[in-house]
Parts: sequence; C-alpha cells; structure tokens
Amino acid sequence: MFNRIHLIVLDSVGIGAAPDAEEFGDAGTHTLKHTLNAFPVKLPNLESLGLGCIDTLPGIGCPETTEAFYSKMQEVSRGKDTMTGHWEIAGLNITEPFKVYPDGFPEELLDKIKKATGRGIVGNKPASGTEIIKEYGEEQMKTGDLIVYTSNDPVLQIAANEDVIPLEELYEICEKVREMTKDPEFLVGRVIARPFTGSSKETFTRTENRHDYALEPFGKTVLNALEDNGNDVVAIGKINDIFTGSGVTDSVRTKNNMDGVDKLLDVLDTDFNGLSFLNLVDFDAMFGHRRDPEGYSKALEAFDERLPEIYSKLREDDLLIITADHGNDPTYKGTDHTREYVPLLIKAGRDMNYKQIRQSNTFADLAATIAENFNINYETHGDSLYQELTADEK
Ligand SMILES: O=P(O)(O)O[C@H]1O[C@H](CO)[C@@H](O)[C@H]1O
Ligand SMILES: [Mn+2]
Ligand SMILES: [Mn+2]
Repeated sequence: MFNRIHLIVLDSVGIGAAPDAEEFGDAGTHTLKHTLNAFPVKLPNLESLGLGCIDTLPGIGCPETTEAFYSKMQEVSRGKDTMTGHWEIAGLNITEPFKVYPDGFPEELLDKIKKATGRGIVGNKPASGTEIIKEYGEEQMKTGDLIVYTSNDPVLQIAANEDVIPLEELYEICEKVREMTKDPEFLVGRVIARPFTGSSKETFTRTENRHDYALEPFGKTVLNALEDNGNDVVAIGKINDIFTGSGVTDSVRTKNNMDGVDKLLDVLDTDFNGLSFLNLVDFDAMFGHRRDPEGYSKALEAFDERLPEIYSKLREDDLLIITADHGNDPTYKGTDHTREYVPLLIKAGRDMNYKQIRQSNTFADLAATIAENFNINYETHGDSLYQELTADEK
C-alpha cells in the first residue's frame, strides 16, 4: 500500500497511433516521436524512467534497468478530448461520443446567448483560438460582440478582450452558456472562457485567466470513491474543472506547466493520505494545437529537468504515476487532438523491481489500481495493475 499516489497527466503527450486511430482520422500520428524528430532534445530523466523502452523514440534510449515500471495504455472511450481522457483515467467509459459542431452552433442557441447576455456574436465556427482573435478581435473592440468558436472537441469557447468585456462579466456569460448547453439539444462538453489582451491583431495575446466549465462526470469516479472513503483528493491545475470539483477535496490553481510543478512540490510537502492529481496543459494548449514542435520539445525538456526535484520530495510510501490523456501531434495536419496510446511510467519513493508491465486496454486500469491500493471497493471496467507492481517488491 502507498499512502500517497501522485498522478501527473502530461496533457496530449501521446506515444503513437492507437489501433483505432484511423476511425478518428489520425492514422500514423505519433506526438512524441514526431516532435522529437522535428526538434531533437535530450530527456535524460524520462529516459531513465523507461520512456524510450515504451516505443523507439529519437534520441531517447532504453536503459537496461529502468527507474520506473513502464508501459502504454489505450483509450477505450469513443472520444479523444481532455474530459473523456481524464474521466477514463478516473474509471469511466464514455461510450457515446460527445456532440461536436463542425458547422458552428445552431442559430437557436446563438439567439438564446444573445438574449441572455445582451451582446452580439461573431465567429461561430471551428477555429484555432489564436487565429480567431486576430480575425475578430478588432471588430470586437468596436462592437463588444462575443467571439464564439469551437473545434473538433466538444467545446464552446468564448474569446473576449479583457478591456472590452471585463473578466467577471465573461465568466458570468460562460456560466449562463454552461447552463444552456446542458440541454441535450445543444449539449456541449465544455464551455471555455478565453480572455485576451492587446489593442490590435498584431498584439492580441491570450491571458492565463482561461476558465473551463465542464459537465459533471457521467458516473461515479475513483475520485468520488476516494472521497467517500475519507481519503484526500488534491486537484492541481485544470483537474478541478475537468471533474467540476466532483470527488475533489482540495484544489490548487496553476498558471502554466512550471507553476504546476511548483504547486505539486508544495503539495508533496504536505501530509495527506490519498491522491494528488496534476494536469500540465501547456503541451497541448501552447504547442500541440499550435502545431509547434519546437515549443513542444522545449516544454518536454523543461518538464524533464524538474523530475529530480519531484523525486527528492517523494516519501517511502509514495507512488508517482506519469501518463497522458490523448495525443496532439504537432506535425500532423489540422490543429486537433490525435487518437494515440499514452505512456505510462510508475515510480515509487522506495526501491522496486522496475520492469515493463502489461499494456493497458483502457486508461481505467489506473482507477482500478488506485482503488486497490487504498483498499476501496470501486466498480470500473479497468483492471488493477497493483499486484503486478508489488508482486516481488524488493
Ligand atoms: O485553439 P484553442 O483555442 O487553443 O482551442 C483548443 O483548446 C481547446 C480546449 O483545450 C481544444 O478543444 C482546442 O480547440
Ligand atoms: Mn487534454
Ligand atoms: Mn486540447
């Protein structure tokens, strides 16, 4: 038994096309391999854990003995978005894909939004968030309209210049839109506030005041089971939003990847019994969707450099799990997520017989593992890896 499990999701760090990638239009994608090919960096700490043993990766070797259990996991849910990935990690199987809006949102919904907010709407199409503010930002400065857009993900995003629509108002608008889009007719997975600053299309920049409004998870997650059992569930970064606080006992906001690691280090210094759950979103939001392999590689390098600090705070009875929620190959066409395997690296605070472990057919194996570790009865389609990790403990 481990007293504390620390789960880190490297948002979008996929490790090769999943067997069903073609159904998602993603055959041949490979976030890690293609990123490292396009902009080679060394990742010595991830290499020691066994990252390069999961799949052949440029510049990353596979040491004879690794410092972690290693494997990869396949997603079973019918979706490749962040909520689906995280909810599956937490034990659910999303069999019905979320609704997406490739032609924009229906007029009826737009009318409801206009009526409720007293503001006009521009955009209303799938777009890249940095491009759409260039396209409509100057117009918004004159009209005060909302820039509404979506993507291949089940999201309704509202971009607004902080000087034109104050942050509090944007958040209120998003809360109203969140309520409207719980209606099955206009169902949306996540409403996202996308504030930005600047005075011209050359200077518009998105701020760190992004806020996500998800749906309640569709079933009981292992987070709920932990909470019910009296364990702590410390959400760091976007995790609280992704689960709408359900099953979360403490939550810590973060500004970016490095701040996320800093906040995890703070959490590692506290006494708790249960799960810490961190999402590092920059890989996805700043580099994957932006199709920027150089930025992506540098972000991987920056995370890799922080690993020894994390290890230094691990206690004997701690378990560190590093994984991802989907891919987002920055060398692939378009700007959307990619259907990929995700890496799985598991390291304890004490010496273990690290080796390759079985490949998971579902991310929910993690939920089952967490439940077994804390001796909790939790029903999931996933199978626990706990016995395999602890079978011949040193
Ligand atoms: O292009 P931006 O605004 O970054 O949007 C991206 O961010 C959304 C949420 O992570 C994704 O669905 C994708 O559309
Ligand atoms: Mn994600
Ligand atoms: Mn994304």
